[in-house]
This record gives sequence, C-alpha cells and structure tokens, in this order.
Amino acid sequence: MQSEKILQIVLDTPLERVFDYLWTGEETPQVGQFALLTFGRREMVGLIVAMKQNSDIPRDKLKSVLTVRQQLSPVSSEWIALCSFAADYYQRPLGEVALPAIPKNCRTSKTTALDKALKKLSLSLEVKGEPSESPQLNAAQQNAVQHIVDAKGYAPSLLYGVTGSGKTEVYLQAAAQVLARDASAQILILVPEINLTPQLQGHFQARFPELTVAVLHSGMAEGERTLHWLAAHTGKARLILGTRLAILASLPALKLIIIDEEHDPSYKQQEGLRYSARDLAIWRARQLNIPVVLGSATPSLETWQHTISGRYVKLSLPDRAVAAAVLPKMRLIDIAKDRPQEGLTASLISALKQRLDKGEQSLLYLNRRGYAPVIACDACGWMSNCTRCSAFLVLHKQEHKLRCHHCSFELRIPKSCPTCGNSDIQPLGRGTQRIEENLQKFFPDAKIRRIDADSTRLKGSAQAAFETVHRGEVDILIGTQMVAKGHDFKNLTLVGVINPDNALFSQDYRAGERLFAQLMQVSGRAGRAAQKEGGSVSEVLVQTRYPQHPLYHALKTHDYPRFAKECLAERQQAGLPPFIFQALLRAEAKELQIAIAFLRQAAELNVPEGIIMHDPIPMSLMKMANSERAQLLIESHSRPALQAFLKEWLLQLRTLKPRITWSLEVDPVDI
Ligand SMILES: Nc1ncnc2c1ncn2[C@@H]1O[C@H](COP(=O)(O)OP(=O)(O)OP(=O)(O)O)[C@@H](O)[C@H]1O
Ligand SMILES: [Zn+2]
Repeated sequence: MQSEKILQIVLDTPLERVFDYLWTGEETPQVGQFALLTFGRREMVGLIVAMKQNSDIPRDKLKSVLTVRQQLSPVSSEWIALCSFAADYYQRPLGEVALPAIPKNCRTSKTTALDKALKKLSLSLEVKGEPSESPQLNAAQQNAVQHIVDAKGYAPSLLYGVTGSGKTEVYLQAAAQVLARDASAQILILVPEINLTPQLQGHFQARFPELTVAVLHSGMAEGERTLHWLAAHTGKARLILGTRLAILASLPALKLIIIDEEHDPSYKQQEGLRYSARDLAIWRARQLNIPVVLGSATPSLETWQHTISGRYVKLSLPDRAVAAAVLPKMRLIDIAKDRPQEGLTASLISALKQRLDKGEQSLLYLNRRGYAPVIACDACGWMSNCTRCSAFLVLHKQEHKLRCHHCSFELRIPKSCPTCGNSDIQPLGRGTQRIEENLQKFFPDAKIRRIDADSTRLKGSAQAAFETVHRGEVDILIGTQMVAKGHDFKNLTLVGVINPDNALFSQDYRAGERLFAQLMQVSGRAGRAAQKEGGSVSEVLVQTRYPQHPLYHALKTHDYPRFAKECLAERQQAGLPPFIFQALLRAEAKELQIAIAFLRQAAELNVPEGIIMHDPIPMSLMKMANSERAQLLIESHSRPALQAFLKEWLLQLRTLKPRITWSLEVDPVDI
C-alpha cells in the first residue's frame, strides 16, 4: 500500500535547518537512511533524521525524495545523537557535521562506486596465519588491563605510562578480552598522526589475524575510504584505527575507545567543524556507557586535572616495559659555553660520533622544516617576507624556492637583494634541511635521513622512510615532530634537540605545555631496548641558552607530575583553562579595521552576567593569504552558561549579516 510520509532530512549546507521532503513510495524508509533528492537545482544526498505525518509546508510545495539508498543500512540513532551533540556544542549545522563524516561515494547521485565497494566488502577474507605472541605483562600493565576490562559502563581512565612503558601492549590485551567476550564488539583506537597508523595496524593485525581491521584517516583515496568506512559501519571491522576524523565513524557495536597520545594537539580540528576528537570520544563513551582509555606519557593538563578531581581514574605504568631498558639520561648543553658550529655543539657532535662508532642510531629533533626560516640582506636589512602573510618565506634550497608555510606562496630564490641589488643575501637560522647538509659534512660516511613533511610528500613515503630506520639502514635520523612520537626505534641511543628555546617565551599560554610534551616524547625514542654489551648509555642532549629554566629542569628529572602541578597552579591563578571555559570568535577581512569593527559590534551585543567578553585584538599571525585577521575571546566559569550564551549570540551575529568571513571556535587551543 502506498502511504505518504514527511521525511525530515539534513543536508550538507550552512543552513541550520532540517528540510521536509515527501515520501510516497512503498516501503517506508527508516531514520538513519540516506536519501537522494533535489535541493534547488542540485541533486544531493541527505540523512533522514526524523519522520512525521504533517509538514508546515503546503503539500504542493513539498518535493519528493528521489530514492532511498537501500543498500546502506541506516546509521544508528546514537550516531545521529553524536553528530547532533557535536553540531550543538561546536555551533554548526547538523548537516555540516553528519554528511561530511560519510564517504563521498555514499553521497553521490550515482551509486556505482558504492555498489562496487559493497561487493568488495562482501568477499570473505582469508585468515592470515597465527596470532603474534603476547608478552607476559608486568604488574602495572596487568593492573591497567584488568581495570579496563572490569569497568562496568562509562569509565574514563588515563593510562599514564612513561615513554616505552608498553601502552600498546595494554591496548592489545584489553582489546583481546573485550573482543573475546562479545562476538560483535568493535573497538576504536585513535592515534594523533597518519604516519603512526601503519605501525599500530601492523601490531593489531598481527595479534588478531582473523579480524578485519579498518583504518580511517584523511590521507586515503576515496575508494579505500569508502571500503574501510563500510567495514566499520556494517560491523564487519571489529577494530577501527584512525586519526581524529575516525571519532565520527559509524560504529554500530562500539564497546571500547582508546585514544593514544591523548595530549596531542592534532586531535583538535582547526577548520570547519573545530572539534576535539578526544572530547567527543569522552562524550561518545558516556552516551554508549562504555569505557574509554586516554593514553599518554605527558597528559594534557585538562586530563590530568580530571584525574586529580577524580573524574578519571589514573592507571600508571611507571617503568619501561622492556625489563632492562631505562629512561635516557638528560643533558642540558649550554650553548653560551659550548658554541654551536653550524647548529651543532661539540658535545652533540662527539655524542653522535660515539653512536656511529658503536653502530647505534641517533635522532636529531628540530621542529622547523626547510633550509632556513628566512633569508636576509646584510646591506639594507631586506628580509624575505611573504607579501600575503605576516610571516617569512622559508628557504627551500634544494627546490630553489622561497615558500610560505602558511599560504604556500612560492618564489624563486632571488640572486641578489630585491631592494638594493646586493648579491650577498644569506640564510638566517636553521631548518631540518640545513642541519642535514651540515651533518653530512661532519660525517661524510654516515647514512643520514631526514623525515619531515617535505621529504614525505608522496603517498607511502613516510612509512617507507620509517621502515628504513627500523631496518637499521639509517645512522642519523633528522626530523620534525613527525619523528618525535610513538615510534618504537630499537637501536636508538641518542636524541639531540636543536634550538627548542623559542617556545619558552611564546605568548601562547599553552606553549610550555606543548614544548614539555614534545621534548618528553622525542626523548622517549631513546633507550627503548636494553643497553647492549659495550653499547652506549642512552642520552638526550638539549642545546639551550636557558639551562636553568624550570621547564628544562622538570624535563631533566622526567618529572611530568611536578611540571603539571606547577602549570596547573599558574593556570588557576591566572584564570586560564582548565579553570575557565573559552570560545573564540575570529574574523577576517581585507583590512584589519573591518574585522575589528565587526568583532567590536559582536562584543557589544547583549552580554549576560557570567560571560566575560574581552576586547578584540589582531591575531598573532595577523595577515594570512591577504586577509587581515582579528579575534575576540569569550570566557565563562560555567560551561553550560557559555554554551547557552553562544547559541543566542550566534543568532544575533547572523542578523548582523557581516560581509566578512568569521568563525567561532569552542575550546580553542591556539589563542
Ligand atoms: N610486558 C612486556 N614485556 C616485554 N616487552 C614489552 C612488554 N610490553 C611492551 N613491551 C615492549 O616494549 C616496547 C615499548 O612499548 P610501546 O611502544 O607500547 O610503548 P609506549 O608506552 O606506547 O611508548 P611511547 O609512549 O613512547 O610511544 C615495545 O617494543 C614493546 O614490544
Ligand atoms: Zn604567505
């Protein structure tokens, strides 16, 4: 029998609305299914979020949906609720959250690619060999696993384990128990960077050879992404590994969430829907009433504070897992006394030489890619500014380019100073390429490898590069934050940190927390295996002008708790997060004054008590890609009060109809 129904559908549009469409077909669709329809003149796929009998729109004005994607099972109401929460909390339309979370192939008018993926998915996979052996857990690991698997319902815990303490093994063995007791259970494991997925995928696939492991990250081709998303959505994949976007995957039987390196800033999306995957994971776990594990050697202060207040349970792994492995010895090299030559102090050179002689690996960490951050003319003071951004063009010597790391603008390297014609223009400062070049001069026979965003542009090249390190084909590895975390290098006994001081004096109140985490992480790459007979004691050398700085002192003693305690005390005193809640309204325009004027207008709208409205200020990177940018900080001691205010405020802001670009970020991390 034919029946009429009104389908309420959300679409990927900036309009904060649900659209009514008519259904006149036979089998009534279900909430959570996807429907093809015409919107204006375009064909679009939308998500059915509700159904009703009547619409406020007259019958003859209502359009019918064209078809419903019967081949896709509906997404769950919990998934729609997750997207609704994210939309609500981060102040975006539901359609802009839910639809981009679905692969494009599920949202096109033709279903060829989708059908192909579904067919591929249905082919059964062969079982691949015997599972890898699980090592005997140490007492601390065992306790952590027990706690995770014994948890009843929502149970957030922090797995606070020093670098190399075997957090991965805890994840693997907790996963094994959760999967064993529930034949359909799915587990979601998040990592901060794409380049950490192959290693983790390897571990999980080896331990669970009979299970399908799905991987979700932004570096996948559309066909691949569709296949893995479908594996997760249909429940076929029991293990789902991914970067932040995987938190929005459709997972019908999710029973455990693990977030590795939970402190990592890359869990925060910095454009569009500016969500925190970690915070959404907590919400999702509570909604589904399941355990969630946050793992880190350097937890975020927010998370640490939750363990102090008792909201999260702290599970500690105080020692390295490999019995004879110890945390590396830290040495602060005062560069006022031991003057660097080409960026490298004599102490570091001699430590490197020792490793080379013993056939051990070293890692040099410098969080700045390119050859030099700027080139300058000695005669007239000209510097290579980006004309479109308030930033310098970075010298990329091998490619003969000056490149802006903010807007990607490029120039050929000028032969002489563009202002005065002086032919002696020089690079100032150092990036990874320059260190690589100099190092090769110091050690002509050493196998040196640089891993950073420039050296790994091609798909698969980062993984290939890391494999050469694991196979021992590299003596000295140079890299940015890409090499600093997660990797389990077995033969590495020296880490050199070059020029980390900048962050000590940054205006960003989180800079110290980030620097400490980065340095602890990168230090943690050394000494992960037992010291060999006649081998070196593992060490970390930090080249600094401020060896007395308290941050370095805490680092030297591997004392995260002390560092966290001091930071939290400072934050509390200064009224900073996690002791206050923030949102940031950003505006950009041709001229700064226009952006500021809009923000000022916004700040003068009705502001209730309990909301602290600051003055608009230029952003620290004021100009970017020819736009001038300003920001307005809003704070409150109450999260609900801030949320309620933002909702109202946004409605008013929209009525101002500013002719500039603006965006709102809740819980901003970069201020
Ligand atoms: N119980 C155990 N017995 C022996 N070796 C173990 C045990 N648990 C883990 N390991 C080994 O210890 C090493 C470090 O483990 P893993 O990489 O998981 O550390 P991690 O805590 O994730 O470190 P990081 O935070 O630095 O990434 C690995 O080589 C792992 O195989
Ligand atoms: Zn630029």
